[in-house]
Amino acid sequence: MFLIRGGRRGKAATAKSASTAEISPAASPMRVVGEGLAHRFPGTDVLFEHLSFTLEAGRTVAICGPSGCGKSTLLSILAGWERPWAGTVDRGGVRRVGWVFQNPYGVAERTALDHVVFPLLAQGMRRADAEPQALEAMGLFELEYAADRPFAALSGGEAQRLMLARAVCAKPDMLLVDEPTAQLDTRTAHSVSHVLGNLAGHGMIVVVATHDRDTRDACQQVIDLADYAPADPALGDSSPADSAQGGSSLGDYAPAEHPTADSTPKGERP
Ligand SMILES: Nc1ncnc2c1ncn2[C@@H]1O[C@H](COP(=O)(O)OP(=O)(O)OP(=O)(O)O)[C@@H](O)[C@H]1O
Repeated sequence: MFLIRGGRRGKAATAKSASTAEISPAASPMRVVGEGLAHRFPGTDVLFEHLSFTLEAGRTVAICGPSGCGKSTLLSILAGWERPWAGTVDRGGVRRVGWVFQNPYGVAERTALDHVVFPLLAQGMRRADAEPQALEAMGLFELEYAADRPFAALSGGEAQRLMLARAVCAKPDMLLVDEPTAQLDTRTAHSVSHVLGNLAGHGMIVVVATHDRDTRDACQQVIDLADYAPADPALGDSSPADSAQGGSSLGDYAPAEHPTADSTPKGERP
């Protein structure tokens, strides 16, 4: 997969300098192909239907749509955690799937650096070799300054960026990210969106569920689940735009500000 090189402890890294870090690409191409996907949970309405797409290494993909339309559910289906109600997902060449959840979690008394270095140690690296890489990954998300802070002392936004840095160090083939900018201020959200948009360029498939227009715009491919909602018979036949391979609008459901993870009740559509 990729290797982030450089970066020294104590040296401030800007998002710009870190995002230009030298990274070596993956050896084999990967493709995730979804065909005719539809999903509903027992006793609930169909969330989306007739959804087909191809996700390729090197592209960051945004999954958009109103609250409750099934963005997180589609991430679960991509990960293989949830079986689709209809259709198939072929994860060709994808062995390792990473996931950054909406709500960050960590060990309260462990430092931020401990969290990011952990997946590198698990891969067999020595701490002395792993730390520079972990700090470089933290630099990608403008978090190097917090390396020595215990997890419990991090803000929600810092903890969320920490999870992103840790996921990068885990070197997954496919990285699934749920609402990465939900707890961030506008400037930091813009920076994180930019980094996520470029991350896939280093040999991963990156899939981001988001409400954020900036994040959507930073991605190379957009799947707008609003286009795959079941047709309302009262409105007649409306053919969905083929937005799974291109860009489409966030429409009226993009919030003006970055919402907190639980600002809109699950399942409630605006
Ligand atoms: N295990 C489950 N069983 C039953 N219903 C579920 C389950 N998981 C999710 N749902 C429902 O499915 C719908 C889609 O949920 P999901 O979390 O995928 O939406 P979302 O688009 O990610 O929403 P948000 O933008 O608010 O995070 C919601 O109505 C939710 O309550």
